[in-house]
Amino acid sequence: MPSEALNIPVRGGHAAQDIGEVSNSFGGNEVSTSPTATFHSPANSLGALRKPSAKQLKPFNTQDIKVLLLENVNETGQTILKGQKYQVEALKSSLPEDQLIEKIKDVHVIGIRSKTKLTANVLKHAKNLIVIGCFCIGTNQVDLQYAAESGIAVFNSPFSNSRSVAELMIGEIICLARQLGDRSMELHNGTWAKVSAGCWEVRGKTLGIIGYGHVGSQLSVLAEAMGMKVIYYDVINLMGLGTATQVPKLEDLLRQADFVTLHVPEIEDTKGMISTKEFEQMRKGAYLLNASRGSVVDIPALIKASQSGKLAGAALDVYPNEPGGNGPNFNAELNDFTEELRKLKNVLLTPHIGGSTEEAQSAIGVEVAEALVNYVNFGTTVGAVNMPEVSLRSLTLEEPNHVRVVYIHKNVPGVLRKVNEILGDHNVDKQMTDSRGDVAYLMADISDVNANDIRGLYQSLEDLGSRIMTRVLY
Ligand SMILES: NC(=O)c1ccc[n+]([C@@H]2O[C@H](COP(=O)([O-])OP(=O)(O)OC[C@H]3O[C@@H](n4cnc5c(N)ncnc54)[C@H](O)[C@@H]3O)[C@@H](O)[C@H]2O)c1
Ligand SMILES: O=C(O)[C@H](O)COP(=O)(O)O
Repeated sequence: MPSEALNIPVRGGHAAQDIGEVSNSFGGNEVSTSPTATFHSPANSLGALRKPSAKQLKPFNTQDIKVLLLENVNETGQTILKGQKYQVEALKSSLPEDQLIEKIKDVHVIGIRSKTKLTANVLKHAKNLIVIGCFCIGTNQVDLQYAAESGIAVFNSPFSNSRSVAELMIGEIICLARQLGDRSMELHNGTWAKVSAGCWEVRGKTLGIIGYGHVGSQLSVLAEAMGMKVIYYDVINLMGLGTATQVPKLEDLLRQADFVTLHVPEIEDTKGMISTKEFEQMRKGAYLLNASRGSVVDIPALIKASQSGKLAGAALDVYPNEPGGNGPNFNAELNDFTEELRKLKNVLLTPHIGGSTEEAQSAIGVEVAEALVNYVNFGTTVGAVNMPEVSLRSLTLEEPNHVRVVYIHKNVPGVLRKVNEILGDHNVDKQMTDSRGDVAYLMADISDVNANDIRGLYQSLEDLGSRIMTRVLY
C-alpha cells in the first residue's frame, strides 16, 4: 500500500487516521496473561488479544485513541490499554454529569464501573465515542439502547466478581446470625456485651436466593457446604446445584426462608421488588441481604420491618444513591433515610464492595480491556451486551492489501444489497452480519484495496441512509 497520509473519519466529526502511520507493532503480549491465573475468567470465544502472527488492524495511529477511565479501573486494565499506545486518562472516582459531558466529548473509549451514569443525555455529547467498557457486571448505568442506536458497543465482565460477592454473602450470613456487627461496634466503644439471645448457628437454616444466576448459584454451593438448606426463585427455570430447589413464586421463598438474599439485575421488574408486602410475607426473625442494586429493596419499608422486630437483621451493600467517590458522604443528602438506617440494630452496611477484591478487580481489568482492544483494533463484538456478536478470523501479514469494513446500520430491508454493491468492486474474502433489535452489524474483509480506494469506499457507505457508523480498519 502507498504510504501517503489518508484521513478517514470514524464517526461524525472525527478525522485522525493516517494510513501511513498504521502501526503493526502490537506489543504487550504479556497483557493477555492474568496476574492470578486461578481467578482469571475463562476466555470467551473472543479469547485474549489476537496472536502476534495475526495482522494487527488499526485504523489509527493508536496514539490518537483517547481513553477515559473512571472509578479506579484496575492497573491490569490500564496496562493493556497503555500497551496499545492509546492516550489513557485514569481517574479514581466517577464524575458529575456536567464534568462527564465535557470529558466525554473527546474520547473514543470510556471505561466505567457501577457509578457513572451514561444516559442518553450524556452520550449525545460523545461525538467520537465508539465503545464503552463497564469494568463490572452491571450495565444498568448505561443507556444500552441509545448506545446501540448510536453505534457505540458496550462490554462488561459477566462473572469475574461473582465469587467475591458470594463469599461476602456467606460472611454476612454468619455475621447477622451472630450479631457480629453490633458486638464489634460495642466493644470498639468499650462495652462488653456477652449475649447468646437471638444468636444462631446457620447449619440447618434455610437460605432463599432471589435470582439464581452467576452470583446466586455460587452462593448456593457455598451455603450448602455450611449445612444450609437452599431454595431459590428465578424468572427462568434453572437446574439447582446440589440439593437446592427452585420455588415457583417469590412468596413461597419469602414464607420459607430464614435468610433472603437478592441477586437480580436492576430492570423494571426488579425495582422495589422487596417492599412492605414482601416484608410482611417473610418469617418473623428472618434476615434480608441485598448486594444487587439499591433500587431493588424499598429501604424505608426495610427500616420499618427492622424497627418492628419483623426482621432480625439485614445486610445492605447497595443503595438507591451512592457517592461518586470515597469520603464522609453517606448522609441524608444522599438518601433521606440514611440517618434512620444507620441507627438500626444488627444491620450491616457496606459501601458497595461485593465485587471489590484484588482477584476480581484484576481479572475484570484484563477481561474488559482486552474486549475494548479487540473492538477498537479489529471490530470484534463478541461479548458485547448491546450489539450483535460478530467476529471474523484475523487477516494475516500475507494479506497486505486487505481492509476490514465495519458497518453498523439500521436493521431495515435492502441494506445488505446496497452495501455489497459498494463492496462489489473489490473481492469480498469473508463477511459476517447479524442484527439485534433495530441495529445490525456487518463486518467484511475485502482484498485488492488500494489506499486511494479507502476514502471512496468509506464515503459511499457513509452516504447510505441506513448508516449508523462506518469504520475501515487496515
Ligand atoms: N454488590 C456488588 O458489588 C455486585 C457485584 C456483582 C453483581 N452485582 C449485582 O448483582 C446482580 C446479579 O449478578 P449476577 O452476575 O448473578 O447476574 P446474572 O445475570 O448472572 O443473574 C441474575 C439472575 O436474576 C434472574 N432474574 C431476573 N429478573 C428476575 C426477577 N424479577 N425475579 C427473579 N429473578 C430474576 C435472572 O433470570 C438471572 O438468573 C447484577 O446485575 C449486579 O447488579 C453486585
Ligand atoms: O456490577 C457490578 O459488578 C458490581 O455492582 C460492582 O460494581 P463496582 O465495580 O462499581 O464495584
